[in-house]
Amino acid sequence: QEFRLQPTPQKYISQDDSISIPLQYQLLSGNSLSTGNTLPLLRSLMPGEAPKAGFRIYIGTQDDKTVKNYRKRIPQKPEGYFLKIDKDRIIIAGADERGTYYGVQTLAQLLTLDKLPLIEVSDYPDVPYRGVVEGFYGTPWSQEARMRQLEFYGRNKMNVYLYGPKDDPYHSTPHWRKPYPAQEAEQIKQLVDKARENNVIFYWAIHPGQDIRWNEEDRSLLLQKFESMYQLGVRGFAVFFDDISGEGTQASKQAELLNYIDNHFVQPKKDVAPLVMCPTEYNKSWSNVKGGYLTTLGEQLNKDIQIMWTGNKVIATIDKPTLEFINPLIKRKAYIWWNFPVSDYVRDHLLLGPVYGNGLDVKDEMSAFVSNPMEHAESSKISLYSVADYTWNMEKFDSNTSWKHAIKDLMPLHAEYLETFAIHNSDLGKNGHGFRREESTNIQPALSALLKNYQEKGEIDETAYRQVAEECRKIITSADMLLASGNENRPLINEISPWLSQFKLVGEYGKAVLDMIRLQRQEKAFLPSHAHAQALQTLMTDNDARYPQGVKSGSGQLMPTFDALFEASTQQYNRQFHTALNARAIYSPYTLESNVAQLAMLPTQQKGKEGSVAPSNEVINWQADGSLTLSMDRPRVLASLRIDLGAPEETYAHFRLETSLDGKEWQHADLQTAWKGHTLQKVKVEGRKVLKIRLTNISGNEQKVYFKTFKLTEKE
Ligand SMILES: CC(=O)N[C@H]1CNC[C@@H](O)[C@@H](O)[C@@H]1O
Repeated sequence: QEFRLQPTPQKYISQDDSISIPLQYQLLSGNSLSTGNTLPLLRSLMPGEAPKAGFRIYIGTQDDKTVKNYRKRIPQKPEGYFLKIDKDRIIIAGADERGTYYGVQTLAQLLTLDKLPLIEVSDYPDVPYRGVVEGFYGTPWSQEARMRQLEFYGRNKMNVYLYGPKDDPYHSTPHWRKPYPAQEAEQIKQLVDKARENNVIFYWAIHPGQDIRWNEEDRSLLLQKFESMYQLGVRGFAVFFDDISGEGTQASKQAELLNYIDNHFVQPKKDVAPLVMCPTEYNKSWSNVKGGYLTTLGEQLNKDIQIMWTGNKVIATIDKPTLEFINPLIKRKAYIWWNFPVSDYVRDHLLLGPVYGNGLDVKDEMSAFVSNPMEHAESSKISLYSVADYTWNMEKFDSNTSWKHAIKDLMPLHAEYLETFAIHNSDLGKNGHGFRREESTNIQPALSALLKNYQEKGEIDETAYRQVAEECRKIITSADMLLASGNENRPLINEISPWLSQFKLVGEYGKAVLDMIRLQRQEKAFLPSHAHAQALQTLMTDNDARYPQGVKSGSGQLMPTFDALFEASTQQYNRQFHTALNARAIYSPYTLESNVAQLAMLPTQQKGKEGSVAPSNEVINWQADGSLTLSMDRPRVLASLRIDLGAPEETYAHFRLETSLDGKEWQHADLQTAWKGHTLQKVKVEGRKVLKIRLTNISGNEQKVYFKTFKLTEKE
């Protein structure tokens, strides 16, 4: 019988034979398992324990008598295990308790088959720490979502989860110094228990850097907070110094604090996992090696403190050169914080494609590989499943195979439909980090053949046409099948339904555009298809506008191709029949130009009368005289403009705001009109007609600011 084990084991031999699942068995278990959750898991999987049964299960770690005859078969690696299924017995022998637990998780997968294959598995993980850092901006995961995540990590042999949602006020500014209120504390306690049940180390992270004072008071407040988390059962601690500016960014102070925590809290507790920290310079594109920040940490931080790293850029895949750069600087193996499938900088997109691009030759160069996921917990599991696969057995990792299994694991009964949805919802679109993913790879050749032939020769490539038409049918069907999939995976459908509605419209739009190019020479018949295509464009724009984060689907290949075919066929029709039908697909009337590196690639968005530049999560290093210019497609009258640099009021004095009607003459606009906290409410541009708006740093020095809001509203 066909089966695949997840993650792919290091080594297994399967005989061509199997046994029926034993209904009764005698359990011989080692003392080392008397606590912990390995035996409860086994008993939940095989309830037929009976002292006199003929069939036996021997389970234990290598020090236990029950498995002493198999000691030599156990891989001598942390979390390694040996699993053997024989005619009259099963042996599960672990190098340590978690290894034994993983042996039972592998057995669990085999127990889903009709019969138990006779098999020998010798297995262990490549990367010591494997899992997830909930470290994104946006809506933190719910308690239920986290509980489901922890079970998922246990099943997929991920052993670490770092709790660090940027928008939890007790994790970060303003309340990191305060203990959680009772209800939140109870929830954390439940998560810690659930993590232990699934053999996951639960790390609680603190994000104090934006307002920490390097004094005795803040240090003891931080330790008291850690102690309160320890009382809730937390046994893993992290300190994140990412995305901050000011005093908190000093490496020597950070190192001093971390070492103090290590020496006075982590080490004395004896039952706490190694301390983890996220540096302020957490990627190569920002690091200034000569400035000494990273080398200071490398030299001063206690050796067992783990240092996180996102790679050559904020969002980047991890390869050998990445690690050859950072490891020598920090004098230890980097603890990789992989910023995928996090989508807090492209919240209108879902990132459901394969996990690819990381090196398969780096398993010995990192101490950990944890994924920063989307705020959509269930949807993130497509990537997390493959991250588990990649980090457990790197050399054997195959991104496409793993992706297909991830989808089957999420929705076995609707896998083909979810796969159709996922393959067309994987690219990020234009974004501030310039990180892109492949999309619609299955139909991309047909799309480009169809478009090329039509644009260059006005002809229809019939094979491509048929393939694209078939894909549009699959898109429409998949959207309906998933929306109507009932309770197979209700949490997943709840997350993705805005995108499913959009996806269906994309499929309908594709069909309407295919009609247009088919009917392009028929003066009457073309019109209804053109009208329908425009109606669908409007519906997609309305659907996008309905959600604060926006909703984009098929933005990488499908929509650009369908829009191009819409425009080309309408232009062709207008020429042939001397008409003036609208030949512009929906587009954003705003374009952004900037010489500030971290702003230059930010996408613009339009929602009705609002135009905005997408926000950035990170601190912007805005060089002296650096500027950002938002241009319109034609002069427009403004009702208001909101700018939020997440900085104190005096910072705005370093910036000049101007507007122009022609890009040559510029009028000053007063930045100080209205003020609320750190957000500038309104800039006095009421009624002003503009073609361009420009914001310039005129202070003569670099300014470190956030870029939270840049939003204009047009007059009705
Ligand atoms: C270390 C890191 O990447 N921190 C931030 C900033 N960079 C990526 C963002 O998308 C965030 O999700 C993330 O929390």
